[in-house]
Amino acid sequence: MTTIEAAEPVIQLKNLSKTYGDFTAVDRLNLNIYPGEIFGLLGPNGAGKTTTILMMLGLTEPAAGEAFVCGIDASRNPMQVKRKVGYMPDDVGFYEDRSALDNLVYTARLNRIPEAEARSRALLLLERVGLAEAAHKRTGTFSRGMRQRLGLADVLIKNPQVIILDEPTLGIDPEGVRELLALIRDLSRNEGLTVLLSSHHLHQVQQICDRVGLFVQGKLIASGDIDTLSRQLDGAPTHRVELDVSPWGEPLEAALRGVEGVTDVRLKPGDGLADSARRDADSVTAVVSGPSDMTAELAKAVVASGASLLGVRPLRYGLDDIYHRYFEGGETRERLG
Ligand SMILES: Nc1ncnc2c1ncn2[C@@H]1O[C@H](COP(=O)(O)OP(=O)(O)OP(=O)(O)O)[C@@H](O)[C@H]1O
Repeated sequence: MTTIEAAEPVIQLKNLSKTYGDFTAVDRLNLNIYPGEIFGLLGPNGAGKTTTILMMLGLTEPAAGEAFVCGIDASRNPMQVKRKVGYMPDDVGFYEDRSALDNLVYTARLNRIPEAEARSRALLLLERVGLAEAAHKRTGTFSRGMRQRLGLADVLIKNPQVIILDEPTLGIDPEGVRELLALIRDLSRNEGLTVLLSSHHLHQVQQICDRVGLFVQGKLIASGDIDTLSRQLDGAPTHRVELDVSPWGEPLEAALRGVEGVTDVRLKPGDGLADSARRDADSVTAVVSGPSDMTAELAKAVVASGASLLGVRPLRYGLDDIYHRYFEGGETRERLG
């Protein structure tokens, strides 16, 4: 058990399920999210991410199971949960003809924050999300990125313990995405906020989340940090090494395959040469995969086989590879069977 898991979970889902008629949108979901964590709920469209979030907020009734947020049963006490949680939907709505400041003060009022405090807090938050100069501009003129940053200020105004962000980066340009993610990370690290972020953008999730849950067809098929995920996924290889070698041939290929732990050896595609032509080329790049770092052993094997080693680049498999393997590789259905 890691230190973080020694704490009580902030979000606790127990066998949580949701059905619409015969269709199961969320299927016996069990998940704990701990204080200060940034957790990424990653899955393709229709996986059940939004439905899960709505159950955590007590906005839709589970068919079975329970969702606890800050120890509160969400379906029994949705109002209490609402006080603790800031929820930012994928399309944040504002009063378009009012200023950013007025919108925030309005939200503060709804949350019973005294008028004088509301204004100073709103100004502080506008500064925090980089919108100080736009404080008096009508939100109807805001870009998508500005709206999302204002959305973040809007969920923070009531000083929540948890923020839940549904596809927060949807439709924002790369620079805006970078800024928003940095801001979310900063909030978590400096203010101890627990963040649940739903997304199908694996690169973004990988950048800021401490842990990730892979959600497919209503089921959580794996969860953990990147290393743990890789291990959970049927021993999927987590390491690969690119070796620039010369000459390429069967003895060298056999030597690489003979190294303990190696699960795959292939030539790097993309140089436009057929395999037969590559054998005669000055050097080729071999990509070797396995469950652990085999760089030193592979280098030794190249030299021992009589070939020349011109370059070595150890690489890690990222969430990208895992995502493609499970969401797009056709293995998901088999696995969920
Ligand atoms: N009110 C509803 N009635 C019937 N089916 C629904 C309802 N709400 C959601 N669904 C279905 O439940 C499944 C999960 O939907 P959900 O919106 O939770 O997915 P999601 O992972 O959030 O997807 P997206 O990334 O597209 O928002 C989908 O197949 C959806 O069509």
